[in-house]
Amino acid sequence: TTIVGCIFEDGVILGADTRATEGPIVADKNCEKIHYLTESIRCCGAGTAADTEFVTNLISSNMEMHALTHGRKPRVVTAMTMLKQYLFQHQGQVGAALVLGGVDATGPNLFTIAPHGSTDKLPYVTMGSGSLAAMAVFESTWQPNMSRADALQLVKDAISAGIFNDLGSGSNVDACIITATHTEMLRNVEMPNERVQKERTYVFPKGTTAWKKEDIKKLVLTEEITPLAVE
Ligand SMILES: C#CCCCC(=O)N[C@@H](Cc1ccccc1)C(=O)N[C@@H](CC(C)C)B(O)O
Repeated sequence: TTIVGCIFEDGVILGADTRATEGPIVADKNCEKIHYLTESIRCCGAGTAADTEFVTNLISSNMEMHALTHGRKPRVVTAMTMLKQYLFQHQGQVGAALVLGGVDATGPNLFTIAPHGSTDKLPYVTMGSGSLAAMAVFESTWQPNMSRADALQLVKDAISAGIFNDLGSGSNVDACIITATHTEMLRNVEMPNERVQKERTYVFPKGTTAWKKEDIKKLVLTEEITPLAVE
């Protein structure tokens, strides 16, 4: 997985690739890694798919209850605290590496949360097996107060770096733009790996492979059929 987040002039942009793997096998070529926590708070997940899905669902539910209980709009730092305490409690056994971002009353917020429960608050972050490829792009290009267009292109480039250089990442780019007034989920904002028409039609005429011999076993039922044991 390659997942990223960065702060720009109007808020936060999150990005993710769409590959799920099981060892050398691509289990899902277009899975969703940007999860809903609240309308203005989203969370990218890397690591064990089941754990990222479950832990984000759980905290999303708890955030809704918390906001209703306190009669306040949700804060990113609240979700961060809920996530880190849950993950620390489970001593790293819940394999969820998260990029948490959103806009709340305090402004734009961006955090990483590691499976063991450590957190970092930063203006731009990357996580997952493709995080080094993505961070190389961020370190070379990110600036404070980037425009929406420039920040979105940077996120696309950072995720693409993971897609094309990390075998644990691949397929498409998803992005999510969060501002004070609006959250825009851009599913498959870039599809750089679409399957194209093959150059050849792989139809071979009969006889291409020589037919050496035929040996069909006839199934012969023996006369005495053993009676079923009847108690
Ligand atoms: C079935 C199936 C697909 C889910 C298996 C599954 O969790 N794959 C993991 C890798 C992994 C982890 C731990 C045990 C085995 C396999 C995976 O692809 N993680 C990506 C993110 C998730 C959200 C898709 B990424 O971090 O590479």
